[in-house]
Amino acid sequence: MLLAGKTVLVTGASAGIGRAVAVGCARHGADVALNFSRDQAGADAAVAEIEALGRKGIAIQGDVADPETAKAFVAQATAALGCIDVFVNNAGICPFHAFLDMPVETFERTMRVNLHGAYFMVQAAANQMVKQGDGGSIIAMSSISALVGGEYQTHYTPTKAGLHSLMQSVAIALGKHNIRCNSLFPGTILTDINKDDLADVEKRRYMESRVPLGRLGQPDDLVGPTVFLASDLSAYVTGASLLVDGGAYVNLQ
Ligand SMILES: NC(=O)C1=CN([C@@H]2O[C@H](COP(=O)(O)OP(=O)(O)OC[C@H]3O[C@@H](n4cnc5c(N)ncnc54)[C@H](OP(=O)(O)O)[C@@H]3O)[C@@H](O)[C@H]2O)C=CC1
Ligand SMILES: C[C@H](O)[C@@H]1OC(=O)[C@H](O)[C@@H]1O
Repeated sequence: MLLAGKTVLVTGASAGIGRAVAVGCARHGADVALNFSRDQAGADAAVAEIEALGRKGIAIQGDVADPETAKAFVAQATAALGCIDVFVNNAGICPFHAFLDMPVETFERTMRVNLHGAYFMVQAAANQMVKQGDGGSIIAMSSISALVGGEYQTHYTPTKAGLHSLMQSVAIALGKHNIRCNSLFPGTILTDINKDDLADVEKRRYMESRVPLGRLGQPDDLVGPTVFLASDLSAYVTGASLLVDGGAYVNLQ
């Protein structure tokens, strides 16, 4: 039980990677608070899975694009679970769209959810960890897209590079408090975020063909890397990033 006795907060945990990570952390012994914005049924189902594992779980609604959500989530989660040991910034959107006619609202919403939201969430979690005085681990669900571009992701990839940069800077700012800050870089993971994009069979086959391990990722593929960064196994790891992409990034030819 690598996370026994720890409390973990996960944003965007009603579906996909966030939900898998929330339940996975509970499987490794943690109590978990999860944030979601719209999918109450998904959030409730995740809490039920966490409770079935014998751990405490709580779902707290809030749009991360609103900076006020951050303080409220951290305060309510701390009141319910007692403290925060691990914070996973996962909530994100990727509304695929071409560059030349990108609607201002799509650009701004993507920035607000993925990057502004992360900034204020990480700040609120860090303040609580500093107050507790016992260190902590902050993990950002960045992306392989922090390193490479996407034709229909010109609004999205900068948020993922920004998240990684945020982790590097807060690793420096929070090191004196023994709060470690790291990024995960998932490749293409099969979730609702890319369901429409990958409904194009040709595109899906092409994406699969780029992965040396021969398959696209599943949300559960992020559990082990998250548990590692959350646990004391990574006590001397901060400011780092870990690709979880089946080898896609290094596959030039
Ligand atoms: N899938 C992939 O290939 C990859 C994903 N990632 C990143 O992983 C993270 C999770 O993505 P994934 O699981 O695929 O996506 P999903 O669409 O499956 O899940 C997204 C989650 O984020 C929540 N969410 C969305 N907007 C908000 C908001 N404004 N406030 C709070 N919660 C919100 C959703 O909850 P609700 O519906 O309740 O709003 C949902 O729980 C994202 O940051 C994404 O960029 C990175 C690399 C690859
Ligand atoms: C949503 C995409 O499938 C996914 O998002 C990422 O961050 C990856 O780079 C993939 O493009």
